[in-house]
Amino acid sequence: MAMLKNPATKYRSFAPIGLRDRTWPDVVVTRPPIWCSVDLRDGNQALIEPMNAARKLRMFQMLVKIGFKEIEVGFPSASQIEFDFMRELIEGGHIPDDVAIQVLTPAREPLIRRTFEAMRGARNVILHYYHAVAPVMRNVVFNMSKEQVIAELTVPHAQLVRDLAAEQPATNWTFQYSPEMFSDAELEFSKACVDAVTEIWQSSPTNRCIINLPTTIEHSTPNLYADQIEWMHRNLKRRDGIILSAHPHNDRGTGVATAELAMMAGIDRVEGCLFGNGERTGNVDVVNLALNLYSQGVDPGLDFSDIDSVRATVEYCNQLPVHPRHPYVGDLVYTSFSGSHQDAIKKAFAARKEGDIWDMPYLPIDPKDVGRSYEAVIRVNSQSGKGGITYLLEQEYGLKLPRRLQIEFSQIVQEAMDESGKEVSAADIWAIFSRAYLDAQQPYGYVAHHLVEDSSRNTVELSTEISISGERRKLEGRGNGPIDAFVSGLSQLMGEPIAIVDYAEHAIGAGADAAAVTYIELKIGEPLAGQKNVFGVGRDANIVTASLKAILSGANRILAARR
Ligand SMILES: CC(=O)SCCNC(=O)CCNC(=O)[C@H](O)C(C)(C)COP(=O)(O)OP(=O)(O)OC[C@H]1O[C@@H](n2cnc3c(N)ncnc32)[C@H](O)[C@@H]1OP(=O)(O)O
Ligand SMILES: CC(C)C(=O)C(=O)O
Repeated sequence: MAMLKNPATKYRSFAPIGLRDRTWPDVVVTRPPIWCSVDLRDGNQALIEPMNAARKLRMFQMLVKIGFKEIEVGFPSASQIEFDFMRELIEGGHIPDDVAIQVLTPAREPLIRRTFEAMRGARNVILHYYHAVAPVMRNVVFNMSKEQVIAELTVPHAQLVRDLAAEQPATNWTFQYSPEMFSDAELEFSKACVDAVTEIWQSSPTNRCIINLPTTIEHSTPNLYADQIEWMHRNLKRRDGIILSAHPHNDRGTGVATAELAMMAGIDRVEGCLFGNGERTGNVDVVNLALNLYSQGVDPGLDFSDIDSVRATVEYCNQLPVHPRHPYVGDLVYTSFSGSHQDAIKKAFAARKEGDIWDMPYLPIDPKDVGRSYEAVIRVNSQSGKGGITYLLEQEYGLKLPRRLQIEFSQIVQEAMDESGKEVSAADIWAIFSRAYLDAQQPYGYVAHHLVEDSSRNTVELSTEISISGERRKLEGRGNGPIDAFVSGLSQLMGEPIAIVDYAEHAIGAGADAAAVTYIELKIGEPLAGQKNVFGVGRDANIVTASLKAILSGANRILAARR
């Protein structure tokens, strides 16, 4: 078997519904939908190993903490384990008063009765029943005409739901109906089923029911679903007595787009799972949806301030990993490896002022808002440039390298990465930097200095003790400052002219740990004009000592390069 040369012999394209006067493309969503988590039902039914009671309870408690007010907790008629979990939730007092639990049942009388049994004593319940409406299910599974589906599945079970609820008046019941495979069915037929249900339930603004329109299998582009939703939104009877809900799956990888366009087209409520767990390629990812809204300035009403702990709980309960590139949560999603991205992020962070609108290249939201740190934002490998390398040195070690030193040092790091082929950490970069600059104290090493200032002549006399390959030696020099005086002494020792091209210094650390770091760009040799600029770096509690070490570091590096 192989892919077909002409797939049209096996697959057909979806047909547009031809809604000419659609309004959804211009809608801007300014408020969140009502959220319903289906992690404990659609998510759970898709797991290799469904959750045990402990994992279910942990998931339920986390969903409550995040802020879900509607949680589909299971399919009580499926098994004794499911039934018992409902009883534990209700009898164990785990359900806050402002949370409604939702339970799913097929349109089958014994299963509906069992579902009501499981809900005895609950305060707020969404009783959700479904049957499929798509032609393939009518023809192949039910073997029923449209009329039979309505007469044998839709109507009697809507009546049964209504009647059984009346037997438990202490519970606040909300009824929900899903024409399963709605997106694959004829719109007129779905409408006929829904209208029959809302008539039986007498839906009205004071007695609203939920009509949930699933893309049970995602077969088309999201715009088509949006057209279907807008059509239903406009044509359903008793629309003001209906909370219109979407239940998108993700077979084509467009579950999030489907949900977003559906919200533009008239959807009031969305059902989905955390990080997109669920049948096959999953239900729509509610974290992704919620944070997409957040990134547009809309409070989603769900709290993902500690997104990593949400992920840890989801991975524990589902026993499935979340991909490192998963939107908003993956290990790598706030990380840039490539040089030009790193450079832009570094500059935008430097330009950003507290209170500014977030306008950060390559970062759709501030990682801090979801409990992530900037540490992982920039990571360095062979695709990186000086921006990322120097960002890490500055963030982690406080070094602010002058621009030409950034260029020089990034070549040294590149060589190290070309050799290893691996990512380098901030600690690796620091080690490379220390080896290349701070530890470059051979053959000339700093030992001590004594400085005498002659203010009447604006000059200084500097007496420095250095070691040359382990042997002590005194250098004397005079100049208009300590650097000038030291360069004059060193130049005599080396028998070559030395020119200081650039100088920069800053403090790092604070209090007793404070130190000065000095960067000196110099040339050594005859004639000076033809020599290459090289940097030396010195660090010391004393700023003059840091400068002298920087000059020696530069001289040693030049001598090493000549070997
Ligand atoms: C899109 C969705 O995710 S819908 C939710 C699906 N979730 C689940 O199925 C998980 C829980 N399910 C279960 O535990 C079981 O399937 C049960 C308890 C519901 C039913 O088990 P069984 O009675 O053994 O039936 P089975 O699982 O084989 O389902 C097929 C039967 O249900 C019927 N059926 C399928 N869907 C529906 C429906 N929505 N309404 C009514 N009947 C339906 C089929 O026609 C078939 O009937 P038949 O046995 O007369 O041919
Ligand atoms: C029962 C319905 C809502 C469902 O899970 C689906 O169609 O995917």
